[in-house]
This record gives sequence, C-alpha cells and structure tokens, in this order.
Amino acid sequence: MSFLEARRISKSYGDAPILERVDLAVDEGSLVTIVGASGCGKSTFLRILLGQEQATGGEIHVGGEVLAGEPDEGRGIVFQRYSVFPHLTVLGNLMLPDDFEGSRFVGRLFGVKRKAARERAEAMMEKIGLAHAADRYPAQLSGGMQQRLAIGQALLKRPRILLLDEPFGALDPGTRQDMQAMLIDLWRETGMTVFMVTHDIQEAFHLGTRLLVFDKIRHDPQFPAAYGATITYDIPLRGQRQPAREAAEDPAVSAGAADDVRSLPFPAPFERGDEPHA
Ligand SMILES: Nc1ncnc2c1ncn2[C@@H]1O[C@H](COP(=O)(O)OP(=O)(O)OP(=O)(O)O)[C@@H](O)[C@H]1O
Repeated sequence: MSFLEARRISKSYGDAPILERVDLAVDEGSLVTIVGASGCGKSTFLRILLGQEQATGGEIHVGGEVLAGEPDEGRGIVFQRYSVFPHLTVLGNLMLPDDFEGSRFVGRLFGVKRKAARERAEAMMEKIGLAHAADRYPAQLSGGMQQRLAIGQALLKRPRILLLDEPFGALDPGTRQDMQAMLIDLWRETGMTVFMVTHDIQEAFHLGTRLLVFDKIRHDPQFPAAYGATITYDIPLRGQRQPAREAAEDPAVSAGAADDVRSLPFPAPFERGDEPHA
C-alpha cells in the first residue's frame, strides 16, 4: 500500500460536481505538482487532503489509516497569501504553534517550555533565512519573506504532508527561484510528502517528482458545470532529488519531459480563466 491513497474521491458543492472519481496513490517523500485550469478543483482537492473539506464520496488513507476528518499536526498548508498572523512578529508567528499546543487557554507558554519553543522558532528562522527579521511584523516583510515565514510556520510541527496552494504565485521571478530552492532544501532534509498547486507549468516540471493534471473528461458545452474534474495525466518526473545521470538510466522516469515543456501531452500552459477543454 502506498503512503497516501485516494480512492474514487468525489466532491460536489450543492448540485455542482467539482471533482469526480479521483484515484491516486503516492509514495512517501514525493513532491507532487498539480496543474489544471482555473476553477477545476485543485484547491478543493488540497483542502480535502488537509481535512478542511470533506469529500462527498470516496476515501483517503494515509499510512494505512483513514485520513483524519479535520486538520492535524501531520499536515501543514501554505496559501498564496495571508497565511501568517499580521499582529505577530516573525518570532511570534513561529512560536505560535507551540504556544497554542502548550497552553490552549492562555495561548502563551512560560518557563522551560517557553525557552524550548523560542529555541525551536529561532532554529526555524535560521533555516528559512529570517533570523535578521525576528522582530518585524508581516507588513514590514517583502512578499518572499512572508512566504518564507508561512512555510516555516507550516513546518514547525514537522508535518509528514505539506500542502502548498500556489505558494509562489505572487512573487517576482528572482524571489520565486530562491523560494523554490528553499523548498527543495527543506523537502530533501525532512523527507516530507509535498503537494503543490501551481499555475506555472515550468515550475511544475522543474520541482515535481510527479505531475498531476486535473481536467474534465466529460464536457457539456451547453452546461459547463455538469461534470467535475479528475486526474487526466499523471507523469513521473525526475524532480530535484535524483541526480540527472541516475534518472536518465531509470526507464520509469520521463527525464526528457522534465526538461522540455514542449513535450507536454496537452496544448499549452494553463492560464487563469481558461475553460477546461473536452
Ligand atoms: N465552499 C465552496 N462553496 C461552493 N463552491 C465552492 C466552494 N469552494 C470552491 N467552490 C467552487 O469549486 C470550484 C473549484 O474551486 P477551486 O478553488 O478548488 O478551483 P482551483 O482549480 O483551485 O481554481 P484556481 O486555479 O482558480 O485557484 C470553483 O467553481 C469554486 O467556485
């Protein structure tokens, strides 16, 4: 059995089917990139994996057990924006998960526990390159720094699964590259399993060990909302873990495709507002 298995997942909002018959088996330590037309249900799928949304049908198993129906420490998430608390400093944001856990009523730790939480937060600040900005508030940080902080916060409880919803979508190309490098370092170091939604197809190919394309199989031009999306392509990639030479010798890995966006089995990078094609 794979680390994470989704079996015939479906999701509707009211009468509107969003996802239908999503089957997926993912090995632990994978970095799964997800692309698809705007509105096809990628974020919904991440929220189901987080436990924030319940699937209408099907089930998900993680480590052989049915996925907990609400978010827990085993899963961290980072959104494109606004994942951090604006009224807390960098240090405060990074101590918050421990504060909450250690003292649910007061929301603040004391004594030895507080010292340990501070040390953990400081170690994370080093890791995400924000040690120099401990006392700054999110509004005083650049977009890239805010996302570093959001990722650091999501990783503090050492989740086995990290869910990223267009985490670098609002960043300029240079900052984006830095952030990608940081993500790869953290992923290699922790061995966590990452699901990352992106609208940047090059990023999806560059970072992923596996690329999923969500799209509709059935399409009614008279009634576009009639059917939900599913995984239409599932492409193994070299990703950033396996050295290039090993991957070239591995027949299971489409190493060429990882380097060449032109070899995509679908027409073009997805743009916001694109309608899924039939
Ligand atoms: N809570 C909700 N109630 C009703 N409809 C919803 C809800 N959340 C999402 N939807 C609808 O479900 C569909 C899928 O939304 P979702 O955000 O998952 O798409 P997406 O593929 O992530 O889109 P994008 O790439 O634009 O972020 C959209 O039509 C959206 O309007």
